[in-house]
Amino acid sequence: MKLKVCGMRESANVRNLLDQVQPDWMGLIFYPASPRFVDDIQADWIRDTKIRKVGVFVDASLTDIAEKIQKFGLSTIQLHGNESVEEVREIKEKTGLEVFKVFSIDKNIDWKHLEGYLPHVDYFLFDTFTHTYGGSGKTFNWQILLDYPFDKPFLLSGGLTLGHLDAIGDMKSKVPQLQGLDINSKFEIEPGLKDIDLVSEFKKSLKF
Ligand SMILES: O=C(O)c1ccccc1N[C@@H]1O[C@H](COP(=O)(O)O)[C@@H](O)[C@H]1O
Repeated sequence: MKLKVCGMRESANVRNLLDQVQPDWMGLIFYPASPRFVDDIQADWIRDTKIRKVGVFVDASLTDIAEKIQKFGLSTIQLHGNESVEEVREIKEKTGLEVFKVFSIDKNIDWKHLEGYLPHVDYFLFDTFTHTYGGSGKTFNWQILLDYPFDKPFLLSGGLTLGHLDAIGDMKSKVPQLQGLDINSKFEIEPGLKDIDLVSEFKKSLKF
């Protein structure tokens, strides 16, 4: 199971994450309204870190995305808004980077709506619906994923904690396309500052 740790932005905190955890991806949030928003001032030292860096965007323009790719040395683009198939296609084609398209789940999901995105994304990412787009700290009804109809791998997010690991393992045994977990607000001392010991415990507990 792969691991993404999202909402990083403090230099010492990132260093500790890399030394103690080494997740598959580290997420940087470029949505200005987020309490985890990463400023351009942080670009210099973040760019030099040797980890796959995911830029999290909410309905951003290709120009904005391209600028952040250059400044921060991003490997991956996470589209966490209402981006259309055409917008995702263009972002994938013009950047050539790994793309996660997020779908925020309220009560249900229409799988047909995802079909058009399939050729243009590397992973889907399922999160809990919130009017602030992400970082809600709440889970959604994962039973919906039991009907997941595609081969495309996906990441699970939305309020994940250590207490969910048994249920996640169970889900993985039924839906093998579940290939990654995205952890965020439940591992924080304050927004944008992770409790690295807790993140490390989560990573060590990932036995599947
Ligand atoms: O964390 C945020 O502030 C945020 C804001 C806007 C879009 C995405 C955001 N974070 C993403 O939210 C999910 C779930 O986070 P949580 O575990 O519920 O706190 C995760 O994918 C983050 O990348």
